[in-house]
Amino acid sequence: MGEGPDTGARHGGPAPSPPVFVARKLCKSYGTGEAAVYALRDVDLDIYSGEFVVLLGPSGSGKSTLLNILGGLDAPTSGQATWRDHELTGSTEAQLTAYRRDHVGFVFQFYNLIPSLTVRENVQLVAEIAREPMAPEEALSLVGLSHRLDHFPSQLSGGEQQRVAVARAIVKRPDALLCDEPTGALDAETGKLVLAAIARANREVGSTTVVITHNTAIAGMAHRVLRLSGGRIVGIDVNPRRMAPEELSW
Ligand SMILES: Nc1ncnc2c1ncn2[C@@H]1O[C@H](COP(=O)(O)OP(=O)(O)OP(=O)(O)O)[C@@H](O)[C@H]1O
Repeated sequence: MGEGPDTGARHGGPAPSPPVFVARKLCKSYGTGEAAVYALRDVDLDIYSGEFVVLLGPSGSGKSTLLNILGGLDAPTSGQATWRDHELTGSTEAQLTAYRRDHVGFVFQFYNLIPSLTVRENVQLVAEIAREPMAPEEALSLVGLSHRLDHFPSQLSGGEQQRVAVARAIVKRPDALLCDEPTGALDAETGKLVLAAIARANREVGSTTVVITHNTAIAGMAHRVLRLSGGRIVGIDVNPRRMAPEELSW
C-alpha cells in the first residue's frame, strides 16, 4: 500500500476507484411512537478501499450502530448498506456470518481474549477458520509483540492485550478492520501504541479501516473524519496531512 487511497474525487481530481462501503438513507430506530429512539437518521456514506476513516462524535450519536451495520453485526430499520457487491441489508444471518468471517476484523474496547490460551493460541484460533491467513507470528510481529508469544493474557498490560486483539483481527488479512473505541480503556501513551498497530495494519495489510472515537485528537490520524451527531453525519473533514500516532496528544 502507498499513502492511502486515491482521494482525487473528493478534491476535484481524477475519479477514484468505486467505494467499498456504501450506505444510503440508513435509519435505525428502537421502539415506536413517542418512546422511539433514533440511533441513525438518513445516513449516506461512501468509504474507499484502503482508507483510514475516523467516526467522531459524542456518546449516543450513533457511531457504534453505524459500525455494527457495516460489520454485519446489526441491521438497519430502513435504508441500504453494501460491501462491494454484498448487499448487507436483506442478507440472511448465515450470509452475514460468512461476510464477517471472510471480510471483517473487529477490535472492541474490551479485548475479550481467552485467558487459558497463550497470545499465539488466541491469534491462531482465528487463523484456523480464515481463508488466507498470515502466520499468527507475523500478525503479532506487526503489532510489536513477537517477544510475548507464549505468555498468557493475564501476564500482559491492557495495551499489550489490546495489541493481541488487533493481531487477532488482522491475522485473516481482513478487507475491513472495524474498531470501536479501541483505546477507550487505555492511557494516552498505551493508546498510541495500539493506534500505531492499527495504522500499520491499514498500511501493510491494506485493510480499509474505520475507527470509532470521541477523542478529537485521534481524528488527526485519519484520511477522512466523519463527524456524527444525533444519528446524522454532520460533517466530513479530509486531513491535508495525516499525523502519526506518536504526534497526537491528549
Ligand atoms: N438496543 C437499544 N435499545 C434502545 N436504544 C438503543 C439501543 N442501542 C442503541 N440505542 C440508542 O441509540 C443511540 C445511538 O447509540 P450508539 O451506541 O450507536 O451511540 P454511540 O455514538 O456509539 O455512543 P457511545 O460513544 O456512548 O458508545 C443512543 O441514544 C442509544 O441509547
